Amino acid sequence: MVVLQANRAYFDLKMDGKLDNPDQRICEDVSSFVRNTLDIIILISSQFLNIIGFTGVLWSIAPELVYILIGYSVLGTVVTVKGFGSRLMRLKFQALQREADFRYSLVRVRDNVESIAFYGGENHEAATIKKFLASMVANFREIILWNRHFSLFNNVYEYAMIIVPSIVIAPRYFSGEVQFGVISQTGFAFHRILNALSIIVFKFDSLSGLAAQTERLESLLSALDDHSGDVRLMKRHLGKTSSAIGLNIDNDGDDTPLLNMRPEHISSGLSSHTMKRETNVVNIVPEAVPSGYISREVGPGLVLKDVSILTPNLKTVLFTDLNFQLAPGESLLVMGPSGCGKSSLLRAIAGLWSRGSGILQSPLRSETFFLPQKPYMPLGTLRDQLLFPVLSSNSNASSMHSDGDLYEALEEVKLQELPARVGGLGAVKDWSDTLSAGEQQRLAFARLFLHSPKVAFLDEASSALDANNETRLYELLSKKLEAYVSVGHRTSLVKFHTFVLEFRDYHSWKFCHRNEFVSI
Ligand SMILES: Nc1ncnc2c1ncn2[C@@H]1O[C@H](COP(=O)(O)OP(=O)(O)OP(=O)(O)O)[C@@H](O)[C@H]1O
Repeated sequence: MVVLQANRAYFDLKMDGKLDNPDQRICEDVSSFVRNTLDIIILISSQFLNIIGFTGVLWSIAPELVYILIGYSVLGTVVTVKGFGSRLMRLKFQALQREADFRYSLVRVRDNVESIAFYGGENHEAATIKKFLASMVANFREIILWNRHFSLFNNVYEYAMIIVPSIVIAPRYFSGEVQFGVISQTGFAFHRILNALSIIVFKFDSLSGLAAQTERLESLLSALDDHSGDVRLMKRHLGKTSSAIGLNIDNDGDDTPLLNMRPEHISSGLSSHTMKRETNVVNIVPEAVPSGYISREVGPGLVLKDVSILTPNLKTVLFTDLNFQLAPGESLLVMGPSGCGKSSLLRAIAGLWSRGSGILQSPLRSETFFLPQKPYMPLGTLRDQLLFPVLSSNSNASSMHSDGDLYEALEEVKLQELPARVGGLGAVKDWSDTLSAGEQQRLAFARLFLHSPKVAFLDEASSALDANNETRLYELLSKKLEAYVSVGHRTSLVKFHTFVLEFRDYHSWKFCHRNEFVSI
């Protein structure tokens, strides 16, 4: 849950791409870690009691056996740790990683069956899965091989000592010093203590598994720590910027804005950066990659002052010194060639991405709504799809939107027949598979109309729609919403927006009124 909620760590971990399979670490590694840790704690406690109980007995019969036991178990532990330790731990770590990769490759096929079938990519996918399987099996083979070596050592270690107590006690028995029963008593105590002192040798299999799980969980936690360190760094950076312009920082990193601005600061925050509402053509090649963060402010409109944005790998500047402002009631269409950074701009506005420089003023996150190109269809009912991200079980959801509202929203996007087709608003389906791409986009528009935010951000949200549907939805959008920013490629969208921001070649952009827009 922390991964999902804290400062959207799930998004950053995925964008970083440094941590493999966090899902497996959370689901399986955590449960095995807890189970194995409990087993080991119980075992250590019982062996500790054995040591206390039997050392006294053995010491009273033959103290030299206690010395032999200590020396022998130290030797066994050193050989186990040095000879087998790091290798078996690495193999077990790899086993967890490769098993997770293999499972993920199967899940990817399940999630993309249609695309794979259209491409006829079965052989390619089968070969990829086989590769993952082969690497998992190869690792298991190596584990078996090393386990065989270790079992051999383990047996030798255990049985080499079997007659030692008898050898030490036998002369005393034959000289009448001790009775026969003392021999078996000595042997019993000796082996109980040997088991207890050699816990690392005898339980090495579980311990090496536990070490591998611990290492995987530790790297997950340190990735989360790094992430929160980055967030703190960003806050500190934003703190400096904000105090310079008189802002009040209050960031819990979630649904609230990064900076909370007191109303009296809203207009003053950017007063030193007066914007000119005029056609802007900027073509700058940056001399150095900006290494800081974009400063964020809350305001009624959308204002960008000298904003530069980096790609997630921090290696490339997508654009520099982007300046424009939208007052409430104005809308913007962002156009430009693929890969120029249009979605990255929306990510920055949404607060999902902050690496770059400049100042970005936008409304409160709770007043905005984002529509990605591929709508997210959560698991659940048709009602859940419409209300997302509000939980339909939430009592506020039903008081805010009656079933009548939901039917009306569906009618607006021309999906009025959908409930009857799928079995009502309570029907549960795999919606990404059940609905066409265009239907999913229309459903996302219905979701947007139901939430009726002040500002909407649409990233090619109508790309799968025919021209008629797209026109209808944009007409509705312009009537229902105060402001919106769309990313799109079709010039037919220009008429629904007040301004156009057009990215051209590398680092070049143009901001103009729609009447001045000339497509190149
Ligand atoms: N995780 C990442 N690591 C490195 N580079 C990335 C990452 N994500 C995106 N990029 C790069 O950032 C650039 C901008 O991506 P973005 O998605 O903003 O482009 P776009 O203009 O929206 O493209 P399109 O019109 O094709 O959707 C692209 O060149 C892309 O390859």
